Amino acid sequence: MILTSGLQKVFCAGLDITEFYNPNPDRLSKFWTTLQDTWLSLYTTSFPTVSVINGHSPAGGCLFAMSCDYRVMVGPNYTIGLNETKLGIVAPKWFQDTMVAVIGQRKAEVSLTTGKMYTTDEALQIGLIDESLPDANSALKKGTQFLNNFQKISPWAYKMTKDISRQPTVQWLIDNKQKDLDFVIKYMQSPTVQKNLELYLQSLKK
Ligand SMILES: CCCCC/C=C\C/C=C\C/C=C/C(=O)SCCNC(=O)CCNC(=O)[C@H](O)C(C)(C)COP(=O)(O)OP(=O)(O)OC[C@H]1O[C@@H](n2cnc3c(N)ncnc32)[C@H](O)[C@@H]1OP(=O)(O)O
Repeated sequence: MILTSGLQKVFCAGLDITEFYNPNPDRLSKFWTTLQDTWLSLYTTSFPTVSVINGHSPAGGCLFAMSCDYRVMVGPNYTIGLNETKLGIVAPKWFQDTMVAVIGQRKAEVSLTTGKMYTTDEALQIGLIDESLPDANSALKKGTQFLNNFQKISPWAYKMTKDISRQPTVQWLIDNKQKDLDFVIKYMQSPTVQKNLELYLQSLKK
């Protein structure tokens, strides 16, 4: 499966920040549970996945890209990263662990604490993406070539290998789903977080 965007310059703008601003707890609960379930499904697919990152990919966008098996990004003008600290919020543990699995503890810590958005070249350098291509068509071709590798791999061997590799992060969320949800609902009602989100949303307006 190839995960890509139909938009011109945005792969995924991340989670809808308006869902966190002045949240209705019931609605936020459904929103967050859907996100948890979507991520669990994507991170544990029984088939190979590639993200063809054909535009900017902040926060939740970066999470979805990182959750695929391989990342091909169109360069050089787009950016990717977990920028939550720039919003004055914290990337949840499973977001952070997904990044650690891709780029390693040290690089992830720097990336997460600074909320850095990496250009395509920078992302390639730190291993956040696997390949950089100049346009969307060649990126799609590269992504397809990667998937073709699996024609010669046993689906069972593929799935078992991926499960072993991703199990700790997946299991943590399965075991802590309700705790994670309760925390997010409480956290998003904090006046400090609300102020930070208000300022960030204002900064996005043109
Ligand atoms: C200890 C444990 C801690 C637990 C912590 C608990 C919770 C943490 C929870 C969540 C983690 C958060 C994850 C996220 O994904 S947050 C979202 C992060 N996304 C961003 O920062 C993206 C911001 N947007 C941009 O940078 C740009 O819009 C863009 C994607 C680069 C595209 O640029 P472009 O110029 O094409 O678009 P515009 O800027 O014109 O935007 C159009 C329009 O959309 C609004 N908008 C953009 N992104 C978002 C968004 N993610 N959510 C809501 N709204 C968005 C923007 O304001 C514009 O609105 P307008 O009304 O002016 O049209």
